[in-house]
Amino acid sequence: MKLGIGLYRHMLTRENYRFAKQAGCTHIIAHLVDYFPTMSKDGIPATDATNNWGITSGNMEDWSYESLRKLKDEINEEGLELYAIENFDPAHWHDVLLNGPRRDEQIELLKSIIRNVGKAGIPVMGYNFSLAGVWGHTKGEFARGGAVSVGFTPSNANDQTPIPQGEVWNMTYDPQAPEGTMPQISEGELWERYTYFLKELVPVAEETGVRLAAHPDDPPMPQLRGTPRLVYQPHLFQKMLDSVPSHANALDFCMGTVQEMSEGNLYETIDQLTKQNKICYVHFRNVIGKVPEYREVFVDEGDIDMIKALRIYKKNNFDGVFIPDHTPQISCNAPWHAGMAYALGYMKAALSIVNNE
Ligand SMILES: O=C(O)[C@@H](O)[C@@H](O)[C@H](O)[C@H](O)CO
Repeated sequence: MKLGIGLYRHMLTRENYRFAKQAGCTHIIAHLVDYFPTMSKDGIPATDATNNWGITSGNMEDWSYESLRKLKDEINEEGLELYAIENFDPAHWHDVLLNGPRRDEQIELLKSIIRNVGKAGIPVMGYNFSLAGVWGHTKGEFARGGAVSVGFTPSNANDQTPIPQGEVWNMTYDPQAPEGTMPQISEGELWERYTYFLKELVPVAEETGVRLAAHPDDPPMPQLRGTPRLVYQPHLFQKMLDSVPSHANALDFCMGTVQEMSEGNLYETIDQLTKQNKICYVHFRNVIGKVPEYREVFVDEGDIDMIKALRIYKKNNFDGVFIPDHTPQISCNAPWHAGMAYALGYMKAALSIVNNE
C-alpha cells in the first residue's frame, strides 16, 4: 500500500514534488486538464448553473509522448513515481460522452493518448464518464474549526438547470456553441455510450499495459441537471467492471463518494473490489452525511472509520496508491498545502500502524 498525492495541472512543479516527497509520498497522480486554476489558493470551486470548471483549452501538447515522458522524468528526478494521469480533457472526448458527430474521431484520439501514456511508462489512466461531471458543490466552513471545504445540499440536488450546448463534464468545450441545452437521454443510453467507450479503449489499454481507472459519480446522484449518472450506488461498480471484463478495466475508488451514496456499505464494497484486484488507486477522503446533504471533512473526523477501511485493503493485499484527493483548507498562508500535509501525515501513520499489525 503506497502513499501519494494528486496535483492539479497548475501545481505540477518541482516545488510541489518536493512538498510531496517531504510529506512522505512516493507516488504522484497528475491532472493535465486545466480546471480550477485557482485551486492552490481557493480550493475546489463552488459550481452552480452559471459557474463551472471553466473553458477547457484542449491543449494536445500536454498529451504527447514527449510531454508525458518529460513530466515522468521530472517527477522521477525528485525521487517520486508518476502513477497515473487523472481525467481526460472534455475537449478531447465530448462527443464520446455525448454520442456526437465526432465520436469516432475522438475515440481514436483517446486511443492515441492511452498509447502515449503507456509508452511513457505511466501505469494508470483515471477518468470519470459523466455528462454533468463533478458539479453542484458549495464551499463553506464545513470542517473542524471552521476549515473551508466543500459540501452538497438538497438545493444543489434539486437544481435541474439544464446543461447548455457546448458544455459537458462541468466544463465549457465550445464557448461559441449555439443556444440550446443538452438533449435528455435515459440511463440505458448512457450505459450504451459507456460500453462503447470501454469496448474501444480496453483493448488498447491491454496492449500498452495501461489500466483504465473509473471514478464514480461525484456527487453520487442518480440524476444531476437533468442528466443520468452511471455509478451512484456501490452495486453499480460491478456492472461497470462486467461491461468489459479485463484487468485493464479498473477503478479510481473514491471512498468519500462511496460513503456519500444513499445505499450500500463502504467496507463491504472495498472488500468486494479488492478481492477482485479491481482498484488501481484510492481517493482516501472522509465525509459527514450522504446525498442529498453531506460535507467533506478532515480525514479523521468523518463517518468513515479509516483504520477499519485500511485493514480491509491490507487483508486483501491491495498494493495500489492512496491519495487525499481533496481536503479541507487549513486557515493559514498556505491552506491547500497545510490541509494536504495534515491528511498525508495521518495517512502515513495509519498505513504504518496497519502494515505492522
Ligand atoms: O480533483 C479533485 O479534487 C476532485 O474533483 C476529483 O476527485 C474528481 O472527482 C475526479 O478527478 C473525477 O475523476
